[in-house]
Amino acid sequence: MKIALLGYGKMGKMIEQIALSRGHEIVLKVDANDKEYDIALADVAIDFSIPTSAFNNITNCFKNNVPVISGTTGWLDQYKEAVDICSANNGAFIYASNFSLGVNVFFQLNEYLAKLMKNLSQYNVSMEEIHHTQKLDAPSGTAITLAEGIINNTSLSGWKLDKADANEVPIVAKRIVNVPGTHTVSYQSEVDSIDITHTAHNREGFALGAVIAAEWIIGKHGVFSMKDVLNIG
Ligand SMILES: NC(=O)C1=CN([C@@H]2O[C@H](COP(=O)(O)OP(=O)(O)OC[C@H]3O[C@@H](n4cnc5c(N)ncnc54)[C@H](O)[C@@H]3O)[C@@H](O)[C@H]2O)C=CC1
Ligand SMILES: O=C(O)C1=N[C@H](C(=O)O)C[C@H](O)C1
Repeated sequence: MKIALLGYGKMGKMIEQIALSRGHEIVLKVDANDKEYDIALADVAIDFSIPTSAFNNITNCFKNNVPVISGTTGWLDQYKEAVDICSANNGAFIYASNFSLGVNVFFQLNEYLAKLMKNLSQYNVSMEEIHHTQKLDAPSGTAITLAEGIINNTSLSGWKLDKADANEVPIVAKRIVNVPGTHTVSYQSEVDSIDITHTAHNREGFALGAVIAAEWIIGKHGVFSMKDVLNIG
């Protein structure tokens, strides 16, 4: 399949490697200064760019009938608008805050644990995410998805960075050189703690998941998630 890479940074380069190893062709590499390009050359686009460019990159694909996979985080205030434009153009779209198989299993585990803890008022939930120092957004998209998984399965009503109210999930975001992505959800009581952690050792898992999603979406129309692609949960 002919792939357009929208964003040719750390993830774009890793996706290129994985895509070539699976027999695909990269027909476009679009980065910050590339304003004029013909997205219609591609069978599918994979967007790992920056928060301020994702919406335009993605909706340009819908308008040109190119299915699009996006892993860019930090732009989700415009997600609903993107979905509406996708539907209006009969397009195909998958956004995931995290494309790795391990994190998608971890998302399910997090929801299951939240259900178990729902009525145990002696425990307080909190979250920590650690990423490399170049990351533009905080908290991470993955942390937001985890917080939503807790909120949807408990009586908590929101999340906040650092100091949260009693009815919110507090998230601490740490930035440490070269960390690909570590997420921990903790439940603490006076007598014990329950912690679940996902640790990415490198970026390969994210990239492989994105390429698998791109392979899966060809020929489909609609808005999907990694749950559809991986058939879990
Ligand atoms: N969903 C997932 O599984 C994952 C998501 N991410 C997210 O993906 C995004 C990219 O991550 P990295 O590759 O690590 O960042 P990066 O900073 O290495 O690469 C981003 C690239 O986008 C380029 N760019 C800037 N404006 C652009 C535009 N208008 N069109 C196309 N490209 C443009 C930049 O020049 C840069 O090369 C971030 O939002 C990050 O949070 C990262 C890893 C996994
Ligand atoms: O910026 C990153 O690097 C990552 N971003 C994603 C996020 O915000 O959750 C996914 C992964 O953790 C790496």
